[in-house]
Amino acid sequence: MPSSAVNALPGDNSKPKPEKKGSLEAFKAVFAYAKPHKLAFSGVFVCALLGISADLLQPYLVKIAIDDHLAIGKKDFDLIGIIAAVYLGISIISFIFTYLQNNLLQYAGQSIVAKIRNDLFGHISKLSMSYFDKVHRGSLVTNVSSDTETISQFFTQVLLSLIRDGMTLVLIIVFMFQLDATLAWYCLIALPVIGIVAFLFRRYLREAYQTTRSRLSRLIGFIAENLSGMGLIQAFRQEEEQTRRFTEHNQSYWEGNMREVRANVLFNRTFDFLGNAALVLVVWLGGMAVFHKQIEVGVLYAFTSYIRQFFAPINQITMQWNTFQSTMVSMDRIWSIFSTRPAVKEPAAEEAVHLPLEQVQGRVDFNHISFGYTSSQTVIPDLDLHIAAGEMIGVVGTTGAGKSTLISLLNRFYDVTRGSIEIDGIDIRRLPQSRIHRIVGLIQQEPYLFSGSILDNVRLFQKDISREKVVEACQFVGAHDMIMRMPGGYETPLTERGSGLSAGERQLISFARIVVFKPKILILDEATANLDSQTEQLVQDALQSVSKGRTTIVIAHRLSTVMHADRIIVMKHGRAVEQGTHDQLLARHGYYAELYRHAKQASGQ
Ligand SMILES: Nc1ncnc2c1ncn2[C@@H]1O[C@H](COP(=O)(O)OP(=O)(O)OP(=O)(O)O)[C@@H](O)[C@H]1O
Repeated sequence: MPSSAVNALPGDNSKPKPEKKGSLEAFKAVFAYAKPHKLAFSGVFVCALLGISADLLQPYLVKIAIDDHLAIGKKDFDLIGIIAAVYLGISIISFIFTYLQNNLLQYAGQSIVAKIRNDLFGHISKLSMSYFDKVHRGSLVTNVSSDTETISQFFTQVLLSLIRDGMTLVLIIVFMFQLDATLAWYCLIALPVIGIVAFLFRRYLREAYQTTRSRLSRLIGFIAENLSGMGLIQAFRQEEEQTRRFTEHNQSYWEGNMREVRANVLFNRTFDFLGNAALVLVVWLGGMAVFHKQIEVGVLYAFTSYIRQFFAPINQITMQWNTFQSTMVSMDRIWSIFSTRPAVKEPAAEEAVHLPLEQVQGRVDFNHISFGYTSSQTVIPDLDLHIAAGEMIGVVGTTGAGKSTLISLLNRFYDVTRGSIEIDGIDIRRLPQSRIHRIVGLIQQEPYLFSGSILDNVRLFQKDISREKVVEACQFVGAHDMIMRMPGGYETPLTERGSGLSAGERQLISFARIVVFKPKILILDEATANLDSQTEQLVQDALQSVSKGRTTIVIAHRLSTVMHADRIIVMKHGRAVEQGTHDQLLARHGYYAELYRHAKQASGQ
């Protein structure tokens, strides 16, 4: 199969989908995650109400101290002392409830997002290969990591702001009207101005935010691609070119970030300015009113405090509106993943066949199948191939002949477009996928090893498989001595993708897996292609042992690997053009004989 292009940029699934209905559905779906935390959110609401009330009572207390005592020269030291003590008391109350409110909200928000992240990862790992062909992995990394983080901001910032700042605003207005209705009305004149400013900035900020997100997504994708293809990049001396391209992405992300920061700063400062302008208005109008003895000086003090506090929540709410918009973008993207159903579907309950593993014989029939990865390109036009239980089949053919595709179809990574594939006469579409993967064991050119111990890599983290069984399997494939030479033996931790081992050693470990899990059908897709001839011999010996009693399909470019197969299938343009034993095929002087001659010439024999 072609490996993904090292240099490709992430696909555009990072782009926002402004579809209204989808957004609403996404919102509802994400909100459903909040339901189990109703109690926590109610707690947040109560704490916020108490905290804010305590905050807003403070200027009112000072007003009482000024107007009822200081301004009229009343020397009641005890009462002033009491007011000071109450002030301190409500500061402590405000501190406690704000602390509780923040912790509760963070707890609920982080729990929701952890659950979404878990579900998302679980969902992605169940999607079919055709999905991964279309969607760029870098973008998926962004979806699982930073989009979920943005959703977390919704619960911990947006919701908090709506509750806390919304309530603050309402209470401030109530307090202001309580103090002086005329002055309060003058302050409210500021509201339409704020609305217009917020509206003008909003669109610009949203666009700036989306651009930055898309660029970040591309940057992450580029890094992910480069890391997975680092060997190739170095082998082809592409480091400088890749660094240049990275710099371009990085620069573009930096520019996007700067634009966003500039817009944010301008927006915040404009709000500060508006706040100060309103303060000037209050001082001027309120000062006049004090001179004309229409209001008391303490009221003016309280008003100047409230007007300062009045702008902060409005600013917060409008700022959170932008976060809310970006959350919607993230929700849309995550929802579009959640709403993607696997192209390869599990059989319906009434159609499913539960074939017990011990009853599997291993017969495989490809009944006139056809398949294409896209509707416009047919990779396998019509293939009719029947493999007897226990038979060893070699599949050869030039690059792009469709050999790996055949294997992907047998594993049901994709569904055939016509015909059927059967195992022991049962259409694989009627077998649960987990069952197919227990029946069919796949060993690829580059075996996938997980970060974990050798023991866990062989038994695939199934703790019910005993260590003895693993050791036995490793002895069987000839990997035991190699493992025992390692510092930690079977407990030696493997780094990601098993990079601490040689290609042959990695392959032997994947062979041991086969012995442990005993799949009835064994597929080797270029399993020995990366090995030197000595290691290949070792692996071939292991293969001889492992393939006994199993249907084995070996795909190889090197004809020597399949020469001893019971039958060799020669593929060309998705068709089986010849089949027979090595000797029979040579005797035909056809395509296989030609491939054999080329191979011999190439190896100089
Ligand atoms: N995931 C995919 N999406 C689209 N086209 C694909 C995909 N995988 C393979 N193809 C195309 O299908 C055709 C058959 O590919 P396949 O990998 O099966 O060939 P192959 O015989 O295994 O080749 P090789 O020996 O080089 O591995 C090729 O034209 C290839 O480009």
